[in-house]
Amino acid sequence: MSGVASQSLLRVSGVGVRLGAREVLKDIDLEVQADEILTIVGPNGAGKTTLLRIALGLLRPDRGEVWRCPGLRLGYVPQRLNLDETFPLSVRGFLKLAPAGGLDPLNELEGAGLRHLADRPLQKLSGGELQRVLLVRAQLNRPQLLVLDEPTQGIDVHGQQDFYQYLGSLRRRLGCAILLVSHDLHLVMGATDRVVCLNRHICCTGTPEAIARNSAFIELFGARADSLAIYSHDRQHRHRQEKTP
Ligand SMILES: Nc1ncnc2c1ncn2[C@@H]1O[C@H](COP(=O)(O)OP(=O)(O)OP(=O)(O)O)[C@@H](O)[C@H]1O
Repeated sequence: MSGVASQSLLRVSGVGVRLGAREVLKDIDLEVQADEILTIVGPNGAGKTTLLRIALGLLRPDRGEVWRCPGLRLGYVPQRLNLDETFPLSVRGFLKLAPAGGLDPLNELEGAGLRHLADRPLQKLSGGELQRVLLVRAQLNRPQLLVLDEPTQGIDVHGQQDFYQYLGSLRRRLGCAILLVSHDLHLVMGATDRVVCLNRHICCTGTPEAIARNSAFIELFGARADSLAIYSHDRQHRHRQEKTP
């Protein structure tokens, strides 16, 4: 692992995973740089969650290596949270269970516009509310790398747009990198720096503009990818106009 750039937070090299009889991931190389937003896209069962779990150190790969910057502070919003229906826990109580890291849970809840949920039982939150509370919790230790697994599930379409805009401000406020899994191809393309297209192996990786035109991506996502190529074209034009004084 020589030559690791000082800006690198995480590096996955030559990783392979079998779960049961299935080869879930093969020959995966992935690097996350400080301050970048990196999005993993891919079909159901492509191994996206498995790759996040390996990056986080929750699952050991059968082959390859995972390097994390020593002392790296991580925040994680999982795809699912199994809540015990019989164990009463308020949002406030849940946030207080998070590892201490300098940020005040109620201040952060307030900052996210969720103060009204503080005394609600966690089990009674809607899917979208729960996702937003989980995101608040993941920020409390001032993570250098925030890992989000399908963070907009349960959030309505307008909320999803707001969420992807919010990611940029979150990155600036925390000074962190963000690694996320998303199925919202259109929305995420405007918010991410790089995209990794995964289908058990890495099919392609690059900027949103490059990915939208990549043949492997188009093959994987079909018509959805075609419309993205048009979107990406528009987006590039908008950027050029924005730079013109
Ligand atoms: N513990 C396990 N034992 C056996 N197979 C597993 C296990 N966990 C996951 N798998 C399988 O590994 C494959 C990859 O699962 P993973 O959850 O990483 O996919 P994903 O890309 O996140 O999918 P989705 O978009 O549906 O959430 C799937 O086929 C899944 O059924």
